[in-house]
Parts: sequence; structure tokens; C-alpha cells
Amino acid sequence: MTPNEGPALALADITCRFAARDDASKAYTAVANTTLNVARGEFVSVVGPTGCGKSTLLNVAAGLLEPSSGTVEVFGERLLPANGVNRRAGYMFQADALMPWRNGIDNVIAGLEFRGVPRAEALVQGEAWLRRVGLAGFGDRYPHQMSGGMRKRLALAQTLILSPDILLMDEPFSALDVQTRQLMENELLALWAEDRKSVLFITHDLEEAIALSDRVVVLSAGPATRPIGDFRVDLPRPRDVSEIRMTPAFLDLHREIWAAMKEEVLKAYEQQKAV
Ligand SMILES: Nc1ncnc2c1ncn2[C@@H]1O[C@H](COP(=O)(O)OP(=O)(O)OP(=O)(O)O)[C@@H](O)[C@H]1O
Repeated sequence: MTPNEGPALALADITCRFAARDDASKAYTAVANTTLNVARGEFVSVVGPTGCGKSTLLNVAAGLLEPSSGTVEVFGERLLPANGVNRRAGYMFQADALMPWRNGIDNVIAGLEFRGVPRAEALVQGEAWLRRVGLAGFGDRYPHQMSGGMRKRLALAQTLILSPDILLMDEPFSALDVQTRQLMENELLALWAEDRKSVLFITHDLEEAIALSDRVVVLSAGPATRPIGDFRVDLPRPRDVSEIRMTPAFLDLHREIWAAMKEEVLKAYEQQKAV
């Protein structure tokens, strides 16, 4: 396959082993033989019980972690951590990456400045992004002067201003209260609908996964986590995440996926109690 062909992300037969926590001479297999694709423009969520290996997979996709075996291709091109991180991707993690010493606008344009975009030009783009995420006029506030929801908006602008082809999101809204979270989910969907980036979204919240995605992949409990289910979400778009949750089609899908997930969640819970 030549570069720029193929899915946005193709994780093939990925296995990740770490030194075991209780005995560093032993290996702990976090993820085993996992194959996962994200097509161009597709919104895929990965759900699974706590500690199962979701973040590990995302770090592999980001090029931040080299798998013990298996390959990653980004638009048909092999991702080799030796060559650096996945440059086609933007990230949003649970903890935002805002710099407390920079005000809102300077946080939004940080990535552009690192890339060498002249400040005046970066500021124009930054102001436009502040408007798009509903923060027009808040550019001079510092992160500590903003609410959790505002900080997430700022982080979203900070990521999207670099127009990545792929968005890698690791429970980006989990720290928010339910209402703010649903507002942010709707905003994410609206922004995504504008140019349909390819998204890999990690969450332990099945409702959030279904409401946002085209496809939900369910992971087994660890160790040796692997996908145990792959469900297409054919709910109509545009979606309002709080309304779609009430529809019979959503509830049917939730029931179906939860049936696949439940045993794994219970397994992970028992394991956690045993530690
Ligand atoms: N660098 C590492 N060294 C050793 N063990 C690790 C490392 N990174 C992850 N692990 C282990 O691998 C397993 C999977 O971790 P990971 O963070 O990917 O899970 P997760 O599904 O994202 O968890 P959560 O839902 O709690 O965020 C865990 O048991 C974790 O302790």
C-alpha cells in the first residue's frame, strides 16, 4: 500500500508487555494480539473495564509507546516510534495539557507557535478557534480562571487548531459533571461533523461511546486484553447526545453491548478487589 492509502489507523496484532508490578523479572501482558482499524472519517470508541489496556492502545496509536509485537500504520504508512510520534494525530487526554503560565489565547496558539507560524497569523487563527469553541472574549483568562468545561473547550481548540487528520482522545471529558460533559460531547460532534476527522475515543462509559460513535469496540478485562466485540452504531446524525440516549434504538444497542461487556467488568472488579 502506498502512503495516504488505507485506513487512518491500522493496529495489527498488537501485543504490549510490561515488567510485572510485583516482580520486575516477570512480564505482564497488558494487551494481546489486538487488531483495530479506524477508517477515514470514522468515529470509533473503545470501551472496556478499568485497567484493561485502553490507554496503552491509544499510546501505541500515538507512537508514544512501542508495542512488544505488531504493527501500526497511519494512512498506509508504517508508524515507527524510532521516527517520532504520530504526526497526523492530535491528542486529548483526561488531564488537559494547558500551560498554567499562558493565558487562553496563548494556550490555543502554542502548537502553531512551536511550528513556527508567525505570532500575528497564529493569533488570527487562535481567535477564530476561541469563537468556534464558544470562548470568544475569554482569551486573556488564564486556565485557573476558567471552569472545567471552559478548560476542556480550550484544550479542544488547542488540539484542533493544528488540524490533525486523526484525533486520539483518552477519556477527555471524564472529569466533568454530567451536564457539562453532555454539552462538550455535543460540541465535539458538531466540530467533528464539519470535516470528519478520524477519531479514536477511549472511554469506560458505554453510553458516551454509543452516543458519539460510528462503531464501538469492546475490550476484555486484563491481563492480555483483546477486543471481544465490535458493534456498528447506526443511529442517525446529527445527534444530540442527551436526546439520543432516550431512543429505543439506543437502548437496544446499549443492552446488546452491555451483555458483551458485563462479564468483563465484573472480572476486572474482582481482580481489583484482590489487589
Ligand atoms: N508503563 C507501564 N509499565 C507497567 N505496567 C503498565 C504500564 N502502562 C500500563 N501498565 C499496566 O497495563 C494495564 C493496562 O493499563 P491502561 O492504563 O492501558 O488501562 P486502561 O484501560 O486505560 O485503564 P483505566 O480505565 O483505569 O484508565 C494496567 O494493568 C497497567 O497497570
